[in-house]
Amino acid sequence: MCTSIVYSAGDGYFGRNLDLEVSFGQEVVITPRDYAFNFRKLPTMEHHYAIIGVALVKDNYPLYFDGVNEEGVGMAGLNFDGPAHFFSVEDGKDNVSPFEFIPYVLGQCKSVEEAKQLMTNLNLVNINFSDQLKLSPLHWLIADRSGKSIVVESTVTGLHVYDNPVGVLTNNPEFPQQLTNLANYQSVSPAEPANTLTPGIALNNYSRGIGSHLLPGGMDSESRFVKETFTKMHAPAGKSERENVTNYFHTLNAVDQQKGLDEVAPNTFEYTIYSDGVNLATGTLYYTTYENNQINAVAMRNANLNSSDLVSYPMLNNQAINYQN
Ligand SMILES: C[C@H](CCC(=O)NCC(=O)O)[C@H]1CC[C@H]2[C@@H]3[C@H](O)C[C@@H]4C[C@H](O)CC[C@]4(C)[C@H]3CC[C@]12C
Repeated sequence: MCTSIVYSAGDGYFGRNLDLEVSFGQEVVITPRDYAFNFRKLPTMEHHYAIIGVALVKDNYPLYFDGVNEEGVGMAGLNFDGPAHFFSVEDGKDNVSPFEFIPYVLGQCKSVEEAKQLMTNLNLVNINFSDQLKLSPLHWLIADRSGKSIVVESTVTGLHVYDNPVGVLTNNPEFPQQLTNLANYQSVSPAEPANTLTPGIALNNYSRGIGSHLLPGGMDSESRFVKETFTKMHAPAGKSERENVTNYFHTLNAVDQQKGLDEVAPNTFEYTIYSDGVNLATGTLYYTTYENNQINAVAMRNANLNSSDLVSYPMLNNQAINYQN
């Protein structure tokens, strides 16, 4: 499972937890402005906005899991197994395969509003990247610097673009159901609750944090959606980049998956392989991995963005411990 957020403190941050049982060999990848994006059913995009994100590079093509462009638009693909449905190529439509969707949007949109416009004639088509890398059943979170975000889901009933008032996405069920489910938790609060259970009879508030007693804590996508929404909505805005990045990772850590807790096949466990967050104004990507809690950073603007060559940085996976004596 996965969780993706837009966090509106300071410059704004966008990223995700990638939760899975296998690693694909992904890296931090910068796609400069003159790398030619070839599309299967649309003309080549010779020039576009530069992108930084996490991707698997295959045959010199960046298969982005998530990314942010130099205009501060972010987009992440998350598992949507079951409801996801992709269509056959249709004449007169903008036929884009799911693996092309992140470059298609981030390559040319400056805002969520522009992304919405771009999608009015979109048909997400069932074309595999290759025989080895087949279609993935995904849905997407797209957000911009204003904090505005949308969710894109392609199901048997067609393409759906939903406004996302909470700026969080996990996995199933379909997004409108995830939002509806929040109503069940609206009394969850950082504050001590008012006792409406036993009017006139005082209850012993035996612990701090009783206002969040009903918050779900499971690994499932419905629980993570509620928990992350609560955590993010109450996360403080810091005064510095360091403070905001720290808060950002604490927010995502609230729903990270430790090894051993989510068994997806006998003795095989899904876990949070990496967490990342990109500053939407500077394009600096911060990340941690399961093995390495140290926050590492790659700055998009330190690369030559007027180039046609992809730049990749392997994720640093060795736990960096500060020994103090
Ligand atoms: C499976 C994960 C989503 C995480 C998740 O929700 N996982 C577990 C679960 O719930 O089952 C998705 C997110 C991005 C996806 C990748 C990207 O879309 C890029 C690429 C696209 C190709 O069509 C298939 C391989 C490949 C490399 C995809 C493999 C599956 C990935 C890695």
